[in-house]
Amino acid sequence: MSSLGHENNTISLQELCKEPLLAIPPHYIQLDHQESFSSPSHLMPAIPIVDMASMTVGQAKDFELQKLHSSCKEWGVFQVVNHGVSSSVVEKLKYEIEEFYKLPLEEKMRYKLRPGDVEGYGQTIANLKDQKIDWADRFLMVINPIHKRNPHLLSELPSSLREAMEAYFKESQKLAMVLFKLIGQALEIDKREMEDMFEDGLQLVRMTYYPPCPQPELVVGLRPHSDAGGLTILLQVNGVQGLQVKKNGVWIPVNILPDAFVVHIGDAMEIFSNGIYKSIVHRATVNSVKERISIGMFFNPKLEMEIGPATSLINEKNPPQYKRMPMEQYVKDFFSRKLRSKTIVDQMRIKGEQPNTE
Ligand SMILES: O=C(O)CCC(=O)C(=O)O
Ligand SMILES: [Fe+2]
Repeated sequence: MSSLGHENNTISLQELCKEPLLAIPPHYIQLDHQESFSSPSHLMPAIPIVDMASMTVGQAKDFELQKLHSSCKEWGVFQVVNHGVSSSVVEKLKYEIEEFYKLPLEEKMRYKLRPGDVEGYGQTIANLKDQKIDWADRFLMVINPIHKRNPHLLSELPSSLREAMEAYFKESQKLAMVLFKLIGQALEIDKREMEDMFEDGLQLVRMTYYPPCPQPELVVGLRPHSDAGGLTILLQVNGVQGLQVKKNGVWIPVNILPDAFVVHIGDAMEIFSNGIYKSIVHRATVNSVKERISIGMFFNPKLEMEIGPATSLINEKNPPQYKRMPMEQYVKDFFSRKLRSKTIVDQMRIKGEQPNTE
């Protein structure tokens, strides 16, 4: 293993950054994503906040449900507060994740991403000459269905981290199911149809570690993309901001509240809602002095389902705006194109529809 964090062709950027960097290596320089801001960040609109405590009864519920609906329609992203996920579970997970990244490289490389795989830690490099790499180490794992879990990842993690993750998975799964149910109510989708699609679906977790970068304006933490699935619940671990969402062509920094999660509408939800909701394009920027860590939980349709507009939304007046595709195929297509902005959803849009202008 070289001192640069390489092992075969898996890279740990965190390790590379431990050595003084004289210059940013050229394959990390991505200037094409650096469109400038059109106005100072304090003049930018803020993404909506949905309060789950108001979702229980009466008029407050109607109001908050309407707010959820308009957030999903107009933004495709919101922060959720009073979400019911216990703060001790969240704090324990944050602590354990930070400890994980402090482990020696050899320990982390036990879980390394292997060529051709999508699950595991780090970044695989096919060809350094042509490949642009984001300024981050990722660690992606399947968590549901349980029989699809990779036997070398979650179950082999240090037990305190594994337990913290399992506790967090359980609670965030509950939150996701409540959100799916509320979204179903807001869209007036048949309850059974919503459950058949998303309950106990394919679920993934991605922990992303963004080392500080001495010239953050030259690199991209995570390049612009929309999440492919139904809903994403994003937890920011150590208080360092960096998420930006693209609305009406402008990048808006998201100031994530300390006890909130960010929820993204993904492409599969855009399709299922027949375009009433739109997935949101977002990216992560990096900090010049501080590392940043986030944990995304991705809630997708069940693998055995077919992705397409909900049949309870389709009638003569509302024809389908998207094609249908087996979920297995959709997942394959997604991973073969890596993280790209709305490629699959654009392909599935039935001709004649206006493409989303981000
Ligand atoms: O780190 C972030 O804030 C964004 C992460 C993200 O977009 C993702 O994991 O898909
Ligand atoms: Fe994302």
